[in-house]
Amino acid sequence: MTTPLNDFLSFSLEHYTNWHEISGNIGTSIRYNSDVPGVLTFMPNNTPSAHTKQIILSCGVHGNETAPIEICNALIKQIYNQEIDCKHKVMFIFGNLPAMKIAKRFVDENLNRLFDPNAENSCSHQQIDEAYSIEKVRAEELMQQVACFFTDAEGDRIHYDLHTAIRPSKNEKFAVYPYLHGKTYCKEQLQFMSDCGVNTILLSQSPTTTFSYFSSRKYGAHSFTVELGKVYPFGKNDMSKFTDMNLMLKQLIGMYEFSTSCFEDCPLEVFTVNQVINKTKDDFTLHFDDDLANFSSFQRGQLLASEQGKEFRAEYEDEAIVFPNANVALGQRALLTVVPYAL
Ligand SMILES: O=C(O)CCC(=O)N[C@@H](CCC(=O)O)C(=O)O
Ligand SMILES: [Zn+2]
Repeated sequence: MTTPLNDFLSFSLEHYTNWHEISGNIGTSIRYNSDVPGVLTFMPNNTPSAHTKQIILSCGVHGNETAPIEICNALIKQIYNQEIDCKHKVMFIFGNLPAMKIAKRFVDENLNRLFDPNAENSCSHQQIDEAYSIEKVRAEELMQQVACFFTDAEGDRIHYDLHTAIRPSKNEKFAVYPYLHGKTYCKEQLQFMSDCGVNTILLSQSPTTTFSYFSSRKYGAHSFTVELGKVYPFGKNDMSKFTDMNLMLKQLIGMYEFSTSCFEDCPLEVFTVNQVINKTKDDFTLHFDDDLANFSSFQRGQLLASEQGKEFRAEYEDEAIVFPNANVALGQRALLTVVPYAL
């Protein structure tokens, strides 16, 4: 058997139905461990302090969003081969392995709608009801893993949930900043995003059931859903588009401190969410082309979507659309609209 950490992705895809705990050491200073499929933790032997971070990098929460999965797989290999000296506690999560296997967004339901920050704290191996959907079982398992990971009192907690978008986008890379309930946005995090090449930020204005909102709300993590471009199959991503992202993630994992561009020099474009439009009827229709890019803007009053008894129109000049999808389950978000915002 090949060493699992040289290609943890292939290993996870092959063995997720019969997982056995994996653990070991890298040199004398880093311990690694994986007790559930596709979740791997690196723990340096240093004492947790204000300088050591607790970092979660998740990917593949949607099984067909492959670029972030390839990025994370490569980072794991580099840590394993001591090309990155892991200074912080880092957890990698390959979210939806069965969906990756069939190259689909999900198997039974959208995993990124199943994270509940108000659920009981669950850092224990509870029995998970097998009658649930594949994704409900996985969401429970991932919430338990996160609970077991974010235990140190000191040091920043960070969670970047890496995705790619279904549509092309006028602003290719962008991040959703989960609703902070009045807490202050973190400038250093925005500078980090910008240096990763993620120069568009959407400020969410309400609670959601996404993975990034979960870790932000429940554990006070600096969390983002990060969109790194458009969905392509495994092996078809232009990895040269992620050079900055890779470099910044390597620094994040491998250094105690590193510098970022100052805020004033970051070419950030910030939007705030204006409308969260949910599909509640089967006839929900979008009133624009299927391939219209994210961040395309509309004039005030223009019809964006409709369903029986309801019309959804742009409320502002240049209100832009993000994540339009008429094929979501009833009750789920089918469209966001955003408007520019000055931080
Ligand atoms: O391109 C799309 O329509 C979806 C891309 C995607 O999976 N986006 C995330 C965003 C999560 C968030 O709002 O924080 C999702 O829809 O789950
Ligand atoms: Zn996604």
